[in-house]
Parts: sequence; structure tokens; C-alpha cells
Amino acid sequence: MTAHKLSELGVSNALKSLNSETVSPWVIEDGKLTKLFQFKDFQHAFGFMTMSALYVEKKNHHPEWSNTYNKVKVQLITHDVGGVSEKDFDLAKRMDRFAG
Ligand SMILES: C[C@H](O)[C@H](O)[C@H]1CNC2=NC(N)=NC(=O)C2=N1
Repeated sequence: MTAHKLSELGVSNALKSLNSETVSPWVIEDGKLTKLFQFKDFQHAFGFMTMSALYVEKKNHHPEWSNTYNKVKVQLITHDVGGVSEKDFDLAKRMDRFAG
């Protein structure tokens, strides 16, 4: 699947749809699709990262993320097109599911 950089309107519409399915919102921060996940403890946070890692490797589309104890900050952008694309929204939806 080739990536196409989404327009501002495209990002805004995709964000509305993505956030209708999740309790805590994704936002655009520094031009990247961003979310802070909070888990009950480190093990759950790391389990989320492990499930996500297997998926991102299969899709060859990788997050920028950091983990502090029970928190995982995720930022998604499609480097090949220099902006947010459908691939980022697909991964965001999957990560919300992995987070339970
Ligand atoms: C060579 C390799 O397929 C590319 O660099 C892939 C790897 N993972 C990637 N991840 C993200 N987030 N954006 C990309 O453009 C991208 N490109």
C-alpha cells in the first residue's frame, strides 16, 4: 500500500473518526499523530509495546515512542511522505485495540 500525505481536512476528518472509537484522544502534536497511553503497571505497558512491535514489523510502519513505567507516548508520522498518512491512522486504530 503506497502512502499519500493527508491534507489538513483529511487529517481532521480521520481524527474525528479515530477519536470516536477511543476514550482518550489522539491529537496532532508537532505534525505527528500523538497519544499518551497509560496502563495499570509496567508489565501492561510493555505487553502493549510487544503486541504493537509485532504488528508494526509486519506492516513495516514504525512508531516514534517512549516508555516511562506505565506510560507509553506514541507519535506516528509517515517519514517517506513527510507527513501523516492513512498508514498512521491504521496503526493508531490497531494500537487502541492492543491497549484494550
Ligand atoms: C526502508 C523502510 O521500508 C522504510 O524506511 C519504512 C520503514 N518504516 C517506516 N515507518 C514510518 N513511520 N514511516 C515510514 O515512512 C517508514 N518507512
